[in-house]
Amino acid sequence: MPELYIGLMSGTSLDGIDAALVDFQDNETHLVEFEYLPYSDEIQSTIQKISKPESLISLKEYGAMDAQLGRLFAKAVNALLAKAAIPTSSVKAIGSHGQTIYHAPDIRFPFSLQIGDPNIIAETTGITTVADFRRRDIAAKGQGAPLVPAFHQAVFQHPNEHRCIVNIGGIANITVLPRNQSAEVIGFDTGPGNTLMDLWIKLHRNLPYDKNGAWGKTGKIDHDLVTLLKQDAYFNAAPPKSTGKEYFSLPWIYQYFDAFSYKAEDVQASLCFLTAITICDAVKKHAPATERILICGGGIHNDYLLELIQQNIDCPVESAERYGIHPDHVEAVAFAWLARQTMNNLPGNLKEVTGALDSVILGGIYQVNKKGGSPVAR
Ligand SMILES: Nc1ncnc2c1ncn2[C@@H]1O[C@H](COP(=O)(O)OP(=O)(O)OP(=O)(O)O)[C@@H](O)[C@H]1O
Ligand SMILES: CC(=O)N[C@H]1[C@@H]2OC[C@@H](O2)[C@@H](O)[C@@H]1O[C@H](C)C(=O)O
Repeated sequence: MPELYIGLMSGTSLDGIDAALVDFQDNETHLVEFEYLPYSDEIQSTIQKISKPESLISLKEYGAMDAQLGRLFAKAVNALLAKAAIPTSSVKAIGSHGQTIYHAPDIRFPFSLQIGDPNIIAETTGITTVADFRRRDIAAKGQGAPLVPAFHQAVFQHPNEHRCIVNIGGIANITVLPRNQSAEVIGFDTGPGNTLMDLWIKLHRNLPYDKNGAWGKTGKIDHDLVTLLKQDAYFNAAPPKSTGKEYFSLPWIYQYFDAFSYKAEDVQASLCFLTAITICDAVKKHAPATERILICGGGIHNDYLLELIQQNIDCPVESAERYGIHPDHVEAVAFAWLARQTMNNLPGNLKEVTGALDSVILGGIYQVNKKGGSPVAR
């Protein structure tokens, strides 16, 4: 019998909502349908405004965005179900990551904040919703991120091949999967994924990203500049570690060099190289035995970035698609999987990855009373 879950992911790139309908029958992971709902320019700029470290937005604006995103997530679910022609009642639960607006795992009172009210998702869709995955791990003294390594382990680990999964979203993170299934999994955020490149091309060409890396490729990499940027303490810190766009931002670039005294395309090429080399250095340092790298996340579409990664690593670098899941779908499928873990009373974090004291059951469950009447939230 099918065992259907929905995963909702809206990542740090702020491009929109990924919704995946996944069947876990017989413990397999099978993507049934996928839907993407882009954010409007208005939503994008409000989220950007709320997420700024120095943001002084009103509580009213914050609360309204939480509610508006809850509705948008529900809309994505309903569009997904209509596309798949599957009734609501067939879906066991939704796993909603929410929109990260601030991630601060290393301050005195650590927190990670994702918004998009799950009460609204449950009420509007009529499907039990699991949300707020990161804060339980932080409560257990973990980083709250990355959470996807447990899923990577479940679907990509191979007994005859030491693999490393590299997700290149706004931020990049790796999961090291040794052949030995009982060996410890390593995983952490390596630093910027597409975020610095996206910010730079937005500033100079008013484009959301450098399509296929074409603009960056016209520039010349400044290796001295990359060496300078690589000295940032984040790259040299030992895991567990996680980061966000609050840290890797335009001010981060400006603190290191006078960016406007360089040719804009040379800076783009250098930021692309920085992204590639910090990923490769992380793999070489923490997973020297890696035999194959599988790439997921939007960075797969940046040909120049992929070229630079392949040039700086000895093993084959391939798309996750050849190994079962399209790179653009991996994170949404992972949140369907994490919701299933929670619904089955199983932990979702890998404590060796996040640094939590224990494996914990992640998220809050917003239940729906299937017999009708009001859903019960807890
Ligand atoms: N054709 C393309 N060429 C170059 N880059 C692309 C292309 N398509 C997508 N991207 C990059 O992928 C990004 C989106 O990636 P993705 O959806 O994996 O990020 P995310 O899930 O929002 O981030 P995170 O994993 O950090 O939460 C875009 O912002 C862009 O930089
Ligand atoms: C706080 C937050 O939203 N972190 C994201 C971000 O995007 C990539 C990287 O930084 C990763 O740590 C995480 O996302 C994935 C889904 C994770 O938790 O594994």
